[in-house]
Amino acid sequence: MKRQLILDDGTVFVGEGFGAEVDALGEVVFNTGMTGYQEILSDPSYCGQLVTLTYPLVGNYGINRDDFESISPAIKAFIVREVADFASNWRNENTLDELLKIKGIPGISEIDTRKLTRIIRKHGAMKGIICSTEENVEEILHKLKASKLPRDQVKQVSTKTAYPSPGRGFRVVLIDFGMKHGILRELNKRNCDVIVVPYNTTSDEIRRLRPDGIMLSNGPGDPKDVPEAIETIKELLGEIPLFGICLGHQLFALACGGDTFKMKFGHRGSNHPVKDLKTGQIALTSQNHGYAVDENSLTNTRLKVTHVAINDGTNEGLRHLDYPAFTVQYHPEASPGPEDANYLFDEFLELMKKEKREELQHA
Ligand SMILES: NC(=O)CC[C@H](N)C(=O)O
Repeated sequence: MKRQLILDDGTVFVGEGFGAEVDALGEVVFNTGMTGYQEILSDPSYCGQLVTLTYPLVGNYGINRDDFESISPAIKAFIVREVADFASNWRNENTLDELLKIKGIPGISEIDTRKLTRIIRKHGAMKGIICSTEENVEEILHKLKASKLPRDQVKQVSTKTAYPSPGRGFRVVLIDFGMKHGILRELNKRNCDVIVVPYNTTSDEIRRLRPDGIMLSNGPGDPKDVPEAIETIKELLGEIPLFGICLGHQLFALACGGDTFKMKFGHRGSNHPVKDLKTGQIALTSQNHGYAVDENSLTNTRLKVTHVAINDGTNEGLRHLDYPAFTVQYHPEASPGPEDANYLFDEFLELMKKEKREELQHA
């Protein structure tokens, strides 16, 4: 069945539909990873987005039980060059097409994804729509131009109620802004006693859980759309050790008086080089973000820049100069991508240990 992708600038791509046969409207973004389509499509940070993959063959190792980053993918659509109809891997349980059908997500293949990516790189991430070729392009374009992208994505993907993921180690309250399971996996691996809470949990509710540390998760959309979380971070800062990832990093910067901005086309892929300014070491990192912390806004804050992106010099990490708190823009939990930055979870544990020791000494 023929389907078309229409971009805000009027470009039309005609391709073959797969997955669910429904229309999709959202922001079109590209990911440059060569593998990891299952993790990408189930990463809640892509909520509402139409994601294109620059790697040409997608679906060749199928979909397995273990690699989901959320139970219900929030991605709006998948745009690919070629979708493999035969999946070959011992872990394979469904084809990509089957999964998208089950989850009600449309896909479009036979698209020149390199051309599409070049358009986005040149003009920036833009709105797009996937619909039947029977639809009138002018009418669809009119509808697309008049449409507004949602601003409540965090509310859509965050858990509605708190739940535990028990362990016998440090008690970590994980604020779920659209958490990837990889973060929970890394904390569980370190025996943390995790309580996952909704994005709008108040600081008093969090205090009542008596955490040793707070983890701010990744999540979709503009960090400025979640003012209640910025307030909560402000209120807890300095009281409880804190570690933040991606959206968590951006919210932390805003809570500390910094600012964020929307990037032209963002960073989405599995091999983004990041420099650790303390050690000079470069880590290859997994990334998925369209906003970034504005380093110029940090002058009058108590934040220190710890990491920068090698490709474009944007901010990738922060540490508070007075309080036990640090955050990164990239994904140390990988999923998908390299695990170079995984040690940051150990640093979070060290931070909680140090704070606990100091607390006992002063008791
Ligand atoms: N992965 C994330 O947490 C993304 C953060 C934010 N939504 C952005 O696009 O920049």
